[in-house]
Formats: sequence, C-alpha cells, structure tokens
Amino acid sequence: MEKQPKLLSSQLLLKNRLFEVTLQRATLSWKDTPAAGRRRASGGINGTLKVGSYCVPVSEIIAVRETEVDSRTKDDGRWQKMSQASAGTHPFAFTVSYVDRGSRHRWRCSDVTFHCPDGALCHQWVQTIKEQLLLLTNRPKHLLVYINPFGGKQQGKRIYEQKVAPLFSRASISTDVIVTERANHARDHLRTDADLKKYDGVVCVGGDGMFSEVIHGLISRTQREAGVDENCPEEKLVPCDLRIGIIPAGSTDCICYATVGVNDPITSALHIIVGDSQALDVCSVHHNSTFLRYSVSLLGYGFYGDVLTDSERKRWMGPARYDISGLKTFLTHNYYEGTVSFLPATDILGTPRDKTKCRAGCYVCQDSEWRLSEDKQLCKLDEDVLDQEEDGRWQVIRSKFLAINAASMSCACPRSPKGLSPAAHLADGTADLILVRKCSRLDFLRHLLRHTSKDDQFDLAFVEVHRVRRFRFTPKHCESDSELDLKESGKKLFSHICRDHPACGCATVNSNWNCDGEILQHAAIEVRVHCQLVKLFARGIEELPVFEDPCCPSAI
Ligand SMILES: Nc1ncnc2c1ncn2[C@@H]1O[C@H](COP(=O)(O)OP(=O)(O)OP(=O)(O)O)[C@@H](O)[C@H]1O
Ligand SMILES: CCCCCCCCCCCCC/C=C/[C@@H](O)[C@H](CO)NC(=O)CCCCC
Ligand SMILES: [Ca+2]
Repeated sequence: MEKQPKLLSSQLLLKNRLFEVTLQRATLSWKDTPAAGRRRASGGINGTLKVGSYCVPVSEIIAVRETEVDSRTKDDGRWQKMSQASAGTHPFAFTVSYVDRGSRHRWRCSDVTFHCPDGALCHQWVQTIKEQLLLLTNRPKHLLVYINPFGGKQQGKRIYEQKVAPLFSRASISTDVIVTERANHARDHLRTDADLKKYDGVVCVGGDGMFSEVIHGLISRTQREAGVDENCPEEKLVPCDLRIGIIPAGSTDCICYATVGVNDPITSALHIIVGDSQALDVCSVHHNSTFLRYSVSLLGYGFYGDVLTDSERKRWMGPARYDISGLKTFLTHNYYEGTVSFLPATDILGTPRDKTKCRAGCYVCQDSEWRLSEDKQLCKLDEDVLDQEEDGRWQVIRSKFLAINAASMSCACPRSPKGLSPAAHLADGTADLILVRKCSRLDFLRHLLRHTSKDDQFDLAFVEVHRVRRFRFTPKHCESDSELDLKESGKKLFSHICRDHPACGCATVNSNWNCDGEILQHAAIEVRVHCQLVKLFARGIEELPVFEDPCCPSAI
C-alpha cells in the first residue's frame, strides 16, 4: 500500500514526557518515544498516562487552540506541576479537545495539551489541525435552538446553558436560541417564520414532544414549499434538508435513546458538533383524507393510548406519571374491538423477529436507502402498476385487542432498553405492527415484562408482529363526525363514571391513539411509512466503543 505523507510530525512534551506526535491520514496520534522512559511520568490523559500510543481521528476533534504556558498547567480540571526544566525547554503549548468514549455509548470532551519548544512550531500545529477541521464540510456552523423550559423535570434551560452551550462555543458553532413560551411555539415558528436558509440544523432541548414539534414544523414547511398536499395520504412526501439535533431533557426521550444509545446531553451535543447524520423513517397519519400527525416512534392504540390519556392528567408528577398510569391501565385491562388491515413489506432484508439490531452503518437501512434512490427514477406509470400490485397484498385481521402498536424504530428507552420492537430499523421504510390480542392479565403481564428482559416478547400465542409499509385501523364502533362530537361532549359525563367504576364497560368502546406521546382525536386511522424523511445529528447506536476496535485503538 502506498505510504501517505505525514502532514506534521514532531517530538512534543505531554505531561513532562516526550511523545512522537503525528498528523497523518486524517488522524492525530501520539506515542511514547524511547527517551520518554527515562523521564518521570506524572499524570496524563484522564489523570493516568499509560505508556503506549493514542490516536484520534480528525473527524472527532472538537477544537484546537494555543494555550498559555505557566510553570503550572491545568489539565482535566486539575492543576498539574510542570517541571521548571520542561517549562524552560518547551514554553509554548496547544490543546486539542476531542471525543472520548466512555461506557454505554456515553461521549465526553477530553483535552490533551502538547508543549512545544518554539512558538512557530506550536502555531504550525494549531493552523494545520484547524485546516484539517475546515475540510470537514458536514459540521454545522450555525444552529437554531429551541428549549422547552417545562419538559421532563423542567431542567431544559439549565442543561443547555451549563452542558451544551459551552461545547458549542468551544467548537465555534454560533446559535440563535429560542426558549419556547407555549406548546407548539417551535412548530409554528419553523413552519412559517424561521429563516431556515441561515442555519445548518435545528436543535431541540426537551423530550419526544419537542422533537415532534420540530419535525411537524420542518416537514410541513418542506411540503408547502415543494407544493405537496399533506392531506393526501397517497402523496410521496419530500425529505427535509436540515438535520435535527436532540438534547434530551424530557420524560421518555425515546428518540434520542434509540438513535444514540444513551440519554445524555453532552453525548448528544458532541454528535451534533462532529456533524453526524442519521436518517429516520416518518409515519404519516390520516383520518379519511385529513392529515392528523406524523410519528417516528410509537403509534399505540389500547394499552399505550390509555396510559397516555391517563398520564396527561398527571403532568404535574413529571416522568413518574407514566408509572402510575401504566399500573392503573394494566389493572383496568381494557380491550378494544376493530379491524386492522396492513400492507406487509416484502422487498426488504430484515424481519421483526430476526434478532438483528439496527446499529450505526446498518446494512438493512443502507439497502433501503439504495432502493429509495432507485425508486426516485421510476416514472408515474410504474407507480400506478405498483399501486395495483399492492392492492392484492393487503391482509386483514378482525379481533379484540389489548394493544395495537406500530413501532417505526425500536422505541428503546431507559424503561425498556431493547424497546417495543428490538429488531426494528431506524431508516428501512417500514414499521413493526404488533398486535396483542385479548388475553388474561397474567399473560399480558408476561408480555410486558419481556420488554425488560432478554426473553422474546413476541413468542406468545396472543401476540403477532408484522413488518409493514402501510396499515389502517377501523374500530368496531366507528365514529362519524357527529359521533365524534357526541364522544367529545359525552367524555366529561362518562369519564367520571368510568374512573369511579372501571368495570362498568362504558370506557371500553374505543381507545385513543398515542402518537409519539400525543393523543389523536380519531380512532379510525390510515398510516403510511415514509422512508428516511428526516435526518438527525446522530449515527445510530455504535456497536463497539472505538477503544475495543482493533482497527483504531485509542490506547494500545
Ligand atoms: N413553553 C411551553 N409551555 C408549555 N408547553 C410546552 C412549551 N414548549 C413546549 N411545550 C410542550 O410540552 C410538551 C412536552 O414536552 P417535552 O416533550 O419536551 O417533554 P416530556 O413530555 O416531559 O417528555 P417526553 O415527550 O420525552 O415524554 C410537548 O408536547 C410540547 O409541545
Ligand atoms: C409491569 C411492568 C411493565 C414494564 C413494561 C415496560 C414497557 C415499556 C415500553 C416503553 C415503550 C415506550 C415507547 C415510547 C413512546 C414515546 O413515543 C412516548 C412519548 O415520549 N412515550 C410514551 O407514550 C410513554 C409511554 C410509557 C409507557 C410505560
Ligand atoms: Ca423503520
């Protein structure tokens, strides 16, 4: 293999030890020189500098800056004594901030300071690394940030100011920050007012509800500008250009957890800074020919719809509301009758029970991306032929259900680290439709508990799962518009009776759909998955931390 020329290579001091520091093949590496053994080791990266070599890809460098040298240098928040001799021989220094991988998908920003014998060399290092960083065109420079001050434990503003803003400023990212003043503030601003040309991405600080606001604003805006009618369920939607970053500060934070692997504001900020990109499927939900909402995680009728309906009355409890409402809904044990029709996804690589996991660089999602680009080249005539073929493949199930869940991603979250559908994919253009038929409380509990263990939650006689591109649900007691009005006005009257007498049966007629944590107004819906409609500043869950990757060990 042809040897790549070194961009820079120097012997520099790090924690009073001499290292061979090299910038080559888009990687910064430093390794102990033989002479270093003769020097006394004093601390190091993260406090303990092991003998060996280290490397950081330039793509994971956050920033580089010249550092003032004192006979004492501050590293990792602690003052380190630098020997007078080192300060004398290496009086110039520069600091590289880079992504350091912790356990369980957590990222941190670490600093390493190299001391140089002369100012020109120090300046050359800083300039060369800066030039390399400028070549990374996927990194955002200007972001629009929305903070929900009331999401989760109401810590959004503090989390952003203390943990995220300092990292953005270190990475020279400028921001326009809007603290929302009401629900749907972010959605409406994005839909009509925001000057989106100014930005390289949109960041939401909050939970799944805030993320939902952002995608609703961006998708609507994109369709309006492209002349696409959102009310038509048959329309192919146009993908959004701007990437979205999620700083988790909500109650469930399922979208962040399922795309990054952890709910941690610093990790998410670093994924934004390095300019990661992860496409996401989006379901459109219609009632007759009226657009209702978009969903990226869970569309749940029955159990999850009822949990949400009950928990909305307990918002003041914060995240604990889901546990109380979950228990109450489980004990109530309502079932709902209706018809589910669905179009199975036949031309894809995965199945909902194949035990594969969607991970960074997922080949199933890449295959769907390839098909998507092929599809774009299909002419209208071909689409009509495909539609006719589709008509023959719809399947229909009429039954009594405890839950109907459509998961367009795994829906992994701290409550259920493997999620509602562990093998679902973020960007394959499908959703996993999980049908839980009427069964005993004990059996339903077995199913629920399996969301938190290694056991297969689908390996039960009353549960089935299908990977689908589209589905419809019609409740047995299908509402017309006038019936819906009646239902709305009758709700207050009945809800009192039902809460006091859960066994009376009057609440069991229809449930509500939980659409990513929002309640839908209609039970009869029609859903279509749009492959890779939005993009996140994420890369999917990483399989192995890099230090376990034999190709690029941070420390050998
Ligand atoms: N300033 C505001 N005042 C009141 N509600 C707001 C405001 N800004 C946003 N919201 C709404 O608050 C709701 C909940 O927000 P968010 O998703 O951030 O937190 P959460 O519900 O605690 O978390 P999760 O959605 O992960 O369960 C969202 O539906 C959003 O529309
Ligand atoms: C008796 C033991 C039972 C244990 C069962 C644990 C099962 C947990 C599965 C959790 C699935 C979460 C799916 C995510 C849904 C989000 O779009 C939505 C908005 O944030 N959250 C909820 O609706 C909140 C839903 C919260 C449900 C509890
Ligand atoms: Ca999917």
